[in-house]
Amino acid sequence: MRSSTIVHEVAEYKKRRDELITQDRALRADHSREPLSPAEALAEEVIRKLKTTEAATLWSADYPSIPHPFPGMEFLTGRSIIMQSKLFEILSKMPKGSLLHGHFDAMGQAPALLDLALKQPAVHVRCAERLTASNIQTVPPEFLCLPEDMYPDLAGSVSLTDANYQHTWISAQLARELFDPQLGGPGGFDRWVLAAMTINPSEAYGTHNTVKKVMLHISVQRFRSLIATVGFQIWEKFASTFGVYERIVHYVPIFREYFRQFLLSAIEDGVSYIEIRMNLTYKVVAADAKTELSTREIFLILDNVLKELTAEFKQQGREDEFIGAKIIITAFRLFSVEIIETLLHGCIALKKEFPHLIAGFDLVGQEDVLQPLIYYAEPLLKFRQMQQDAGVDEIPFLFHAGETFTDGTEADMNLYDAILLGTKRIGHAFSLLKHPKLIEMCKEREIAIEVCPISNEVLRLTSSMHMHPVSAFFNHGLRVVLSSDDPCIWQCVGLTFDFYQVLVSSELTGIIQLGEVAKDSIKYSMLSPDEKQRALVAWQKRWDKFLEYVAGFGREVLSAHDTTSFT
Ligand SMILES: O=c1[nH]cnc2c1ncn2[C@@H]1O[C@H](CO)[C@@H](O)[C@H]1O
Repeated sequence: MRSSTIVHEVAEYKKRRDELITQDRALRADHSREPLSPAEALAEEVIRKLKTTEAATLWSADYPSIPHPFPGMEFLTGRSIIMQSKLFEILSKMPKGSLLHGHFDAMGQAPALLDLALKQPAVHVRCAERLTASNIQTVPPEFLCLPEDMYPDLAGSVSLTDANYQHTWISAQLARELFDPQLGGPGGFDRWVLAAMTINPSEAYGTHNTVKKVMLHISVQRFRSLIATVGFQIWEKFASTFGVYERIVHYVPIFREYFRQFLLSAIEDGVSYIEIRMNLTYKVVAADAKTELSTREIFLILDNVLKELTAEFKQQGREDEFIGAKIIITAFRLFSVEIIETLLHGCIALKKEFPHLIAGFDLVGQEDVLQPLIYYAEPLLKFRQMQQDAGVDEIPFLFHAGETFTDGTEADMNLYDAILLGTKRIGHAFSLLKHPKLIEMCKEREIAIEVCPISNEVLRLTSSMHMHPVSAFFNHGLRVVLSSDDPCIWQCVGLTFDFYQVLVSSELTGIIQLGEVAKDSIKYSMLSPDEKQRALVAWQKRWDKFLEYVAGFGREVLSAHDTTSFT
């Protein structure tokens, strides 16, 4: 028989244990908010139940091509399982708030972009040598929009797969038609191009599965010079996809439609506001494939597409679904200090003309090998004064920083500079968890972290979502928004996949935490206070509807005894 003393002691112990757990979780957004409404509590329960059920069914089944599946596994391998998930289907209906971290050229969907390209007679293609079964995996397509007077003579066009082919341009439409049936015919052409636009699982998790192979043995300087010539690491493949996009997207008839399409696909996924990163050195050619647009002309197109879309949504009574989009001006981390200063002036000029469109300024490119923020300290420190002299409203910094799995390197140290330079949010901040003081500062200054879970995993900062710092960020009470970075390259649409990976790889995270993330994505956006208010009210309405939808589905989930019924 147990003595009453030990029974009492265990009860006391459990009480202290509960208190400790509560204290430890107190900083999480799903704990520090007001108490859950009955509808929220029900939705939380339903989603948790479904998550557990699917972990035991969908993720425990045998798949011939996926040896050891688990929730939160490598995205590119697990995608086909995710697509069968009921939880995923439910998440796709969730209002996500804002998409705050995406790069213009890689925000669409690769097949849709290829379709757009194939509709344009100006789009031409060539490759270094005749394509054969043995080289099709390694010889990439090169695209160019040619003006009409330079179209190659149709009769003389030689197929990319023809024995006589020699690095000559051929219209993309014709190249597709003439593609050797032995290599798959037109479908084979599509697969060849799509492979160059995207990263596949064997590249990410096999051939290119490394971030820093060379850096371990040679100096950073040598690595920087080598990086241009060696093609073994994941960023090499990643950067090569941008080479394909820029030749297709930067052509006005495609550019306009592409922009519209990716906005619509994000909206359809429940995103109501978008901040898009776009290089200031962006080059676009007009329909004649000759005339280069000025930056101002490019922004007029962006503005025009946004105005049209806003009017369409208004006309359809769907204003709540689309609040708008803004551009974060970016510059490449390889430019000289002088060029960055010139680009900062260019950014101010754009802010003057398109005050409603310009959200902020950032630097892009692989932090592990390119210039650190400190290298640009001088122009960046002058930027505030430059804005005041020009009489424009503040253009905040929204820096990428700490997109690295290292510590103490320039990439990691970018976090100190981003914060000291007054960044309003940090892109990625993957290495932030290593810096207690910086975590504290981000909390005090309400610097939100733009976490891009799938991007970080595909670019090999972590091998699965379980070792991604996002759960720790939540537990520290950091403000986190989730984003997709370059969804075209990992072939996802909108934010649902990123939300899913975060949800299923943490026991603590539920739908309420994701709801708080969505709300924070509006709160920490660069919308004006009025716009934010409107966006938050619209989000809340949609959230309430979403909770009803989950509840409707929930009766089925909660009453189910047979856990296999959700596969
Ligand atoms: O996650 C990222 N970190 C840093 N740079 C990036 C990331 N994704 C895309 N780009 C960079 O942005 C430019 C296109 O606007 C490309 O140069 C690409 O390398």
